[in-house]
Amino acid sequence: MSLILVGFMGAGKTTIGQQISPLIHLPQQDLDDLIIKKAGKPIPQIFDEVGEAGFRQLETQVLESTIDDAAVISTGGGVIMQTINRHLLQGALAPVVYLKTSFETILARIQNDDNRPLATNITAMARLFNQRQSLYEEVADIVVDTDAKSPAFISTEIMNQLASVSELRHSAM
Ligand SMILES: Nc1ncnc2c1ncn2[C@@H]1O[C@H](COP(=O)(O)OP(=O)(O)OP(=O)(O)O)[C@@H](O)[C@H]1O
Ligand SMILES: O=C(O)C1=C[C@@H](O)[C@@H](O)[C@H](O)C1
Ligand SMILES: [Mg+2]
Repeated sequence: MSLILVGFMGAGKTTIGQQISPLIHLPQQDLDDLIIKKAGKPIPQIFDEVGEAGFRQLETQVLESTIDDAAVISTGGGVIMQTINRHLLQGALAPVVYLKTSFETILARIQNDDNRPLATNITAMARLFNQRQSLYEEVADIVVDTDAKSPAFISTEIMNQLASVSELRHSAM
C-alpha cells in the first residue's frame, strides 16, 4: 500500500520515507527532490529567483504528477499551505500520515541547516508551526508522534497503523 508523509520541516518525512520504502517494496518519491530536479537548482536558489510563490507552483505540479503513484511520497513541510494541495491530499488513494513533532524537537533537528529558506528565523518558524498544525491534521488519515522515537521505531509504528487501515478498508467492502 502506498503512503504519503506530511509534517513540519524536520519532522522526518524524508528520513522515514527512505526507511519505509524497502519495507513495503515501493520507491520513495521526495517532492523536494523532484522540485530540485525539475528546476535544475537547489531550493534556496529557487526561493531567491522566483520567491516562495514560484516554489509553491512547482510544488503543486510535482504533487499533482505523483500523488497517485505506487510509492512512498515524502512531501515538503509547506505542502499543506495551498488549498489545492490539501484537496489533492484529501482525495489521494493512499493514506496520509502526519508525522507530528514538537517545536523543541524540530529546532534540535534542523538548526544549523541552511538548506531550508523558511527555517532561518526562530520567531517566524514558530509562527508557521502554529499556523500549520490544524492543516496537517485536516489532511491526515493517521497521526504519529515522533518526539523521542527513533526513525526505525516510527517506521514500525506506521507499518502497524497501515495494517489496521487496510483491515478496516477490507472489512468495509
Ligand atoms: N525520529 C528522528 N529522530 C532523530 N532524528 C531525526 C528523526 N527524524 C529525522 N531526524 C533527523 O532530522 C533531520 C531532518 O529530517 P528530514 O530531512 O527527514 O525532515 P523532513 O521532514 O524531510 O524536513 P523537510 O520538510 O525540510 O523536507 C535529519 O538530520 C534527520 O536525520
Ligand atoms: O516548510 C516549508 O515551507 C518548506 C519545507 C521544505 O521541505 C521545502 O519544501 C522548502 O524549504 C519549504
Ligand atoms: Mg524532506
